[in-house]
Amino acid sequence: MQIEPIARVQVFVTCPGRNFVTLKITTESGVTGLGDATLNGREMAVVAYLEEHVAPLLIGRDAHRIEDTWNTLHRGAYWRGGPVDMTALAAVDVALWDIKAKLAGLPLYQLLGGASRSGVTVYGHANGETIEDTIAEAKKYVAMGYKAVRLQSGVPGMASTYGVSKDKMFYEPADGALPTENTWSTSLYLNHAPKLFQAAREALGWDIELLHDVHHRLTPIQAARLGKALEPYNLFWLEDAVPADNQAAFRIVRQHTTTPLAVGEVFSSIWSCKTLIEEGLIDYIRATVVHAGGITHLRKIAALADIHHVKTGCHGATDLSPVTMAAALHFGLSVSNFGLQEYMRHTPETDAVFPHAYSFADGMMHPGEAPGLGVELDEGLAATFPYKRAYLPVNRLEDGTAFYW
Ligand SMILES: O=C(O)[C@@H](O)[C@@H](O)[C@H](O)[C@H](O)CO
Ligand SMILES: [Mg+2]
Repeated sequence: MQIEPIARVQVFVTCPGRNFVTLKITTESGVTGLGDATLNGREMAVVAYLEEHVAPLLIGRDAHRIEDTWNTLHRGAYWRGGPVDMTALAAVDVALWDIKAKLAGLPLYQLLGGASRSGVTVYGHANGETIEDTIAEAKKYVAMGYKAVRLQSGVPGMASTYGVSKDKMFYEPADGALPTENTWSTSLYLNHAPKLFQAAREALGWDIELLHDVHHRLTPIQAARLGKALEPYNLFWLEDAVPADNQAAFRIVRQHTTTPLAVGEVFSSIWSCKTLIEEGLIDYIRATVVHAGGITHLRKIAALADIHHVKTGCHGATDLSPVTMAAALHFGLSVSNFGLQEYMRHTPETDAVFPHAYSFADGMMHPGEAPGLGVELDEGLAATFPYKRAYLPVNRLEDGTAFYW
């Protein structure tokens, strides 16, 4: 039996416009693998976890034994699960898949069963201060060939709205050395959101798929009302309508609306979505490689989802590095129940630090044919962008109550 012992485990933190944590595993024969370990706003917790508690357990292990390494790290921790643990585990898992595919001389998707489709359909983000601005941004995506666009617009009377930023193309919410404070009004938002989609359908027509992200801001009955109000505009999905810590909350939303529901970018394991999937309470599961235990665990979530008619819809914001983007594309190209992949373009600085084989054309992405993930880390360039502490915003209701961001 061929053995590929792990010789070295390194963690790199770089900030080419935003922070990324990258794990690099090197085997005794010199093969390297990369894994993304970025947890937006809590990056250094994962760095410490990897360096102090995971790396010592990897040295000398056979890099080929991905499933066994996953189970050993997960079950062996005793305190298992949660975003820090599962992000660290994901980084190890993806780096090992990268190594295995490089050793096989194949792009990773070939080891995951081969291509199930010609490409991975993606959606972009159109955001604007007003409905008109948002529609103008959406038209730019249509012109670039996108088949699906997420629309977020500022709400009159509210100083800021989730998803709306000055930099339209490279949206970056983690913008403060201390958290920025936003104010939220559910009633202003609920009155405004349907107007956005009515105007969007009039201006963009019906051939483009439209999506919307509520970012965990509604109660179940409010989400039900919004889902019903949006039904005439035929959304591809309504995302994160309510905080999903209580999976049963989705029963109320589901009973009231046929607007398709997506959830799960903050989920770290199958246990966060087991009820949602088994009861058919959602249509798309947004768990993704980096925060849900890597390719090994995400495949198990996707397999459960498949038998319940739930499709994948992996998170792909800019705080997920090009290493995750590549992993998501290999996964999306091969998985049987692929739905849609989010793609927020990285800045040119980020693309330069992480040269990659994946590409975009005609609204679809492809991971490329390079062996492994097809992403490298330019360590020299990465070192020129030192870590900068950055927090996601926090949210308060108009009366000052601390709320979900
Ligand atoms: O759907 C999305 O992409 C968002 O919800 C993210 O932009 C999210 O706010 C960030 O990933 C938080 O780190
Ligand atoms: Mg989201």
